[in-house]
Formats: sequence, C-alpha cells, structure tokens
Amino acid sequence: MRQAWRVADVRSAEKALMATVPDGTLMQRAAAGLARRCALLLHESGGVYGATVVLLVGSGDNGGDALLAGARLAARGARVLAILLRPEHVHLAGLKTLLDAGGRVIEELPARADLVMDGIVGIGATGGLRPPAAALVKGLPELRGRDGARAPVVAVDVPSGVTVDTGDVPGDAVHADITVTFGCLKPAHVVGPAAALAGHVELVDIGLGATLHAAPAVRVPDASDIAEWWPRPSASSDKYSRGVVGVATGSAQYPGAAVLSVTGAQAGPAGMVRYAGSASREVLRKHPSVVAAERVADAGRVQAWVCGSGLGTDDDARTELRSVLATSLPVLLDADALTLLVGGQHAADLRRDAPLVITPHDGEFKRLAGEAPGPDRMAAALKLASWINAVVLLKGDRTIVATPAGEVWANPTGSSVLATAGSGDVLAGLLGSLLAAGVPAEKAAVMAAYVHGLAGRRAAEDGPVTSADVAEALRPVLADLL
Ligand SMILES: NC(=O)C1=CN([C@@H]2O[C@H](COP(=O)(O)OP(=O)(O)OC[C@H]3O[C@@H](n4cnc5c(N)ncnc54)[C@H](OP(=O)(O)O)[C@@H]3O)[C@@H](O)[C@H]2O)[C@@H](O)CC1
Ligand SMILES: Nc1ncnc2c1ncn2[C@@H]1O[C@H](COP(=O)(O)OP(=O)(O)O)[C@@H](O)[C@H]1O
Repeated sequence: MRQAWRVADVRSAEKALMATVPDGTLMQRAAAGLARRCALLLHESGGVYGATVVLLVGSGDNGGDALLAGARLAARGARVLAILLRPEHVHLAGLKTLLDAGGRVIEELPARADLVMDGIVGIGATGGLRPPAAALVKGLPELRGRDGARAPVVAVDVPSGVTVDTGDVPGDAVHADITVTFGCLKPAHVVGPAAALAGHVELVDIGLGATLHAAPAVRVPDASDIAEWWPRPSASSDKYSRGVVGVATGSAQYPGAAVLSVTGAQAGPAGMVRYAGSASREVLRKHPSVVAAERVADAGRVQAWVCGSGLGTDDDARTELRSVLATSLPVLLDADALTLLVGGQHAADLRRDAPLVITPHDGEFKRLAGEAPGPDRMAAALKLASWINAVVLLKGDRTIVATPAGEVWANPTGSSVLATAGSGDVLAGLLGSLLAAGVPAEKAAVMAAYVHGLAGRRAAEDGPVTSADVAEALRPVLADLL
C-alpha cells in the first residue's frame, strides 16, 4: 500500500526534520536522488557526458532542487542549460553551484535537448501555471535529443501546473515521463488528472518518515493488499458459509445489465449468486448455477444485495429497492437505484445500520449530491460519504473510495477502456460478492475497483473492449493475483 500526504502535513514534517539537520541537507538529499534518476535516464540515450540537459527553474526551492541536481550532472560532463523564469527570485545558492560546475543560463528553449528537468514549481504552487511558464511548457513536446527521440521530462517533486492537494489540473501543465518526489507521495501523484501527468513516480528518501506523523490524505492499494484481503474458501467452507450474494438488477428492457452484474458477482468470492428480477431467462442461460426469483422478497437468504444496474425507475423498481434497503444486510446501490434515491422518497430508508456502498459516476454523483464532484474529487466524495453515511466509490480514471469515517483510497489500475457501456454493472456485481463474503464495505470497494481495472487492461490486450470482455477477464486476472 502506498500513501500520500497533504502539503500542510509535508511542510510541518519538513520543518521538524530541518530543525535536526544542518542547513541545506534536505535539498542536497533531494538533489542527489534527482540527479541519480536523471543520470539513469540519460544512460538510455548515450550517457551523461555530452548530454544536453535543460532546467526549467522557478522562483522557489523546487527550482533550487533542479539547479543543484543540474550542477551534479554538469560535474559529470553534461551540458546543463538553465532557463530562469524569474531571475530576480532564483535560488541563489543553487544558481551559484550550477554556474561553478560549468552550467549556463539561457533565455529560451534550445534547439535540442536530451532531458528536461521541470523545476518550475513544486508544493508551493498556487493556481495554474503563469503565462511565461505555460508558454515554455507548450514547447516541450517538440524538443528532440541526440538520438532523435522526444526529450524525456523529469518533474521535480510534482509536475508543474497541477494542484498538489487535489490532483486537479486547472490549465497548462507539464506532462512528465518521470516525477521524482521527496519524502512522501502527495495526492497529485495518485488522484485526478494530475496523476496521469506525473508519469512514473519515484520516491527519494530524505528522512521525512521520522517526522511525518499526520494521517495520510489518500491511500493506494497494491496487488499484495488485494491478495492478502481476498477471502479464500477453507476445507470446511460450504456455499453458504462463503456468502450468498443477491443481485437485483436488469429488467425486461435491460436484461444485459443483469447478465453483466451476475457475471461480475460470479467471479467474486461468494459461494452462490441469487438473482431477483425479470431477466432470469437471460441470466440462467449464461449462468446455470444461479438461483433465480422474480422479486427480492422471494429470493431467499442472502448476505448482501446489489441493486440498480438496468433496474429501471418504475414502481416495480422502487419496490425492489425498498425491499433491499429494508434488510439489515450490506447493500450496494448503483445506476437506477441511485436515480431512484434522488427523488428523496428513499432518504429515510438510507438511515440504516448495515453497510451501504454507492458507486456513482459523475452524473449520478451530481444528481445525488446536488453538485458535480468538481476539482477536488476526494473532498467531494468524502462529503457525500459523510452525508449519507455510506462508502462512496466515485468512478473515474482514478476511481476514489471515500468512507464516512474520513478515509480515502485511490485506485491505481484504472484504464480508459473501462469507459464502455455496462462495465459499471460488472464492477457492482463483483463488489457485491465481496460484501456477501464478509469483506468490510470500504475494502470491498477498493478491491473490486482494483481487480475491475486490471480486468479492463487484460481485456484490452486482445483488442477493443466491451463490458462482457471485462467480465470475462476477471477470472484470469484473479488467477494471477491470488
Ligand atoms: N518538502 C520537503 O521536505 C522538501 C522540499 N523540497 C523542495 O522544495 C519545494 C517547495 O519549495 P517552495 O516552498 O519554495 O515552493 P515552490 O513550489 O518551489 O515555489 C513556490 C514559488 O513559485 C512561485 N509560484 C507559485 N505558484 C506559481 C505558479 N502557479 N506558476 C508559476 N510560479 C508560481 C511563487 O513565487 P513568486 O514567483 O510568486 O515569487 C512561489 O513562492 C518542493 O516542491 C521540493 O521540490 C526539497 O528541496 C527538500 C525537501
Ligand atoms: N476515462 C476513464 N478512465 C478510466 N476508467 C473509466 C473512465 N471512464 C469510466 N471509467 C470506468 O468505467 C466504469 C464505467 O461505469 P459506469 O459509468 O457505471 O458504466 P455503465 O453504467 O455503462 O456500466 C467505471 O468503473 C469507471 O471507473
């Protein structure tokens, strides 16, 4: 599991650490790690000696890091050229070190470069990039190196132009190949559109762990977490003890939603899937092991319900939703169930003690919360989670899971191939199966998003992806993971 901290917490930890080490120590540690990573990258295109390295240098310590790292590369024979965005505010010690090592200051992007270091702005950034910086950044994709390839961009701490605490990207921003960050990850490395701009993120240890005691702003699961948390049957398990998931999805009009959500549920750890709804024929044709009924009330015992995808919004659908919410079981609501909630008729039902998970996309979120998630998706998801006392899985490229207790997770496995009709139904089924198997709601949401994302990637290996392909890919992905 990785974790990311907010700027204010990073600042306090940095301050506490600085009080224990000589002046400049942290910047030197940062610069050493940064230079090391840049040197490795330069080796791919012919080595450090003779390489042209361009530094984009802003007015804070982020620019200072770039200057100090540039000096180390200059000392190893690189031709290091620094563009100072505000020469009157440059990090003076850093500039002197660079010049002493043989680096030079230039006014605009050169004709060729083998590596660009983005030290325009780091965790001290406010607002979008200012026009001079934005203009520079626009020219980066054109830069070619000695091997004719596009010059790789290494961002110092964060790609400039992103909002560090939220992962929002309000305007022009650097698109990095690698981001070398210091001490700990920040939210922009793992959530929102900023995460995609950070490229491969590498963490340089500067000793911050000793003073960083605040709770992380966001956690990111990895494969070993999912494998550790995934329920496995034991020798004494039977189909009931593994959990029975009830799936109340689909309708005569949308039978496919039922098939997709049941396929998602079948891939999960529960021992049995019960289907309640009017698409039993289609469900049973695909999954003979499913036990089907017309209504939730007649479905028999289950340990968790999935309700919503393709259910419709008529009176029958309303009845089914009410039946599901009236149980004392964990419930996952998606799609039409969320639309039905918005009318307010079910607000009272929502005050339930048993766990509730909702899985809105942005449109559903807006209808539920009364406003779009906006630029701070973590804060938006947290607010809704606390308001309705549910785990909120806010879908997107970096799907977010937020809990009423104030914890946030970001899913790292998303893939835009998942943006295909019905893939959310598959996710809902899988998540429901985890709930039925007794996994706590927060973990179930994190695990389902992770595996669903991997399934999208796996399916894409064979060409264009439909949601049925995502559902089919769940089992091979789990076979690799577990
Ligand atoms: N944390 C740690 O442990 C360590 C941190 N370290 C490093 O320090 C970095 C933080 O340095 P920092 O505090 O000096 O802030 P930083 O981001 O360089 O610049 C802020 C200045 O930029 C400007 N500016 C603001 N917004 C802007 C915009 N949108 N577009 C353009 N310009 C903008 C504004 O200055 P102005 O131009 O207004 O005078 C503002 O004052 C951190 O990211 C890491 O690299 C490591 O060295 C060691 C350990
Ligand atoms: N651009 C994107 N990048 C990555 N994942 C995406 C993107 N757009 C959507 N997704 C994912 O695709 C799925 C779509 O779900 P949803 O919108 O409910 O579709 P449907 O209702 O058709 O099943 C979600 O898991 C979401 O996180």
